[in-house]
Amino acid sequence: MTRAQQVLRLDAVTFRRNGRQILHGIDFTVHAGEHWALLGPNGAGKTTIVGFCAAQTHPTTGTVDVLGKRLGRVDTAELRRHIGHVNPRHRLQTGLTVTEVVLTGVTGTIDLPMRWVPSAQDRARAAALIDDVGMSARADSDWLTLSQGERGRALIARALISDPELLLLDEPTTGLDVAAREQLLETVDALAVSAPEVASVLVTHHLEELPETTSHALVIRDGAVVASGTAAQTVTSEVISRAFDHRIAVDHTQGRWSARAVRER
Ligand SMILES: Nc1ncnc2c1ncn2[C@@H]1O[C@H](COP(=O)(O)OP(=O)(O)OP(=O)(O)O)[C@@H](O)[C@H]1O
Repeated sequence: MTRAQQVLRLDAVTFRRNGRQILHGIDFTVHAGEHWALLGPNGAGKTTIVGFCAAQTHPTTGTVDVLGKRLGRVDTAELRRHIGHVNPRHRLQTGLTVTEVVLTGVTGTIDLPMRWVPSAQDRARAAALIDDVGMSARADSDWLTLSQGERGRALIARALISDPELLLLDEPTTGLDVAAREQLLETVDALAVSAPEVASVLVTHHLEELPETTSHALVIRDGAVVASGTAAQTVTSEVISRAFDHRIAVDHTQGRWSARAVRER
């Protein structure tokens, strides 16, 4: 068996901003086809770590290799074209249809660039991806008329249109009702089958929001790693209680995780 390709590697990464040490030596390696959860309480440093994975931020010390390229030595704009980033805080555009928003994934822009004309192949790929995420009926709808859950699914199609090797999902289910959340998680789980080589990193504070296909987790607290490894080793009562500084009982049933505080009765 060939060793899976390294998609992402953070080595002894620290980050300092405004005189404050935010990360204290993070090691994090992701291989092709792995599906990581990045877990930790508010302010732990999850978004900061995703900034490195997305080739948007540089570490203060330590090294970051994204898709085999060392940050600081490469054209990050070019690198970012190979990274799919699903950000629910994606700016809304008036006047764009769902198909057009998905096509902005080809150019990596918020708007459709002036004078850029998508190829027939781009259009066909957009239609296929919109279908994959169950949004064909809304392909021509104005983006602003979509529900939050529909936007989340369309943003996954947008992220996939550039055939990324790495998919970053930053709290993709935040603000969704239970049905929309489940639909979005199904969409994410389906990717493990339709795009098995793509590696993903999903940020959340809620274990209920982990897709069934989550294979690994990096659990952090106060800018340091609490645990890193397979989901079975890391998404445990012991690790999660330590990370959140509270006694939490973690359950894993039928592929899904849940958490509740342990109460003294
Ligand atoms: N530019 C900055 N200047 C100073 N402090 C910052 C800066 N960016 C982030 N921080 C601080 O770094 C810490 C980590 O922030 P980060 O957003 O990475 O955490 P998080 O785990 O994503 O939190 P949340 O779950 O609340 O989104 C926080 O305490 C935050 O206030």
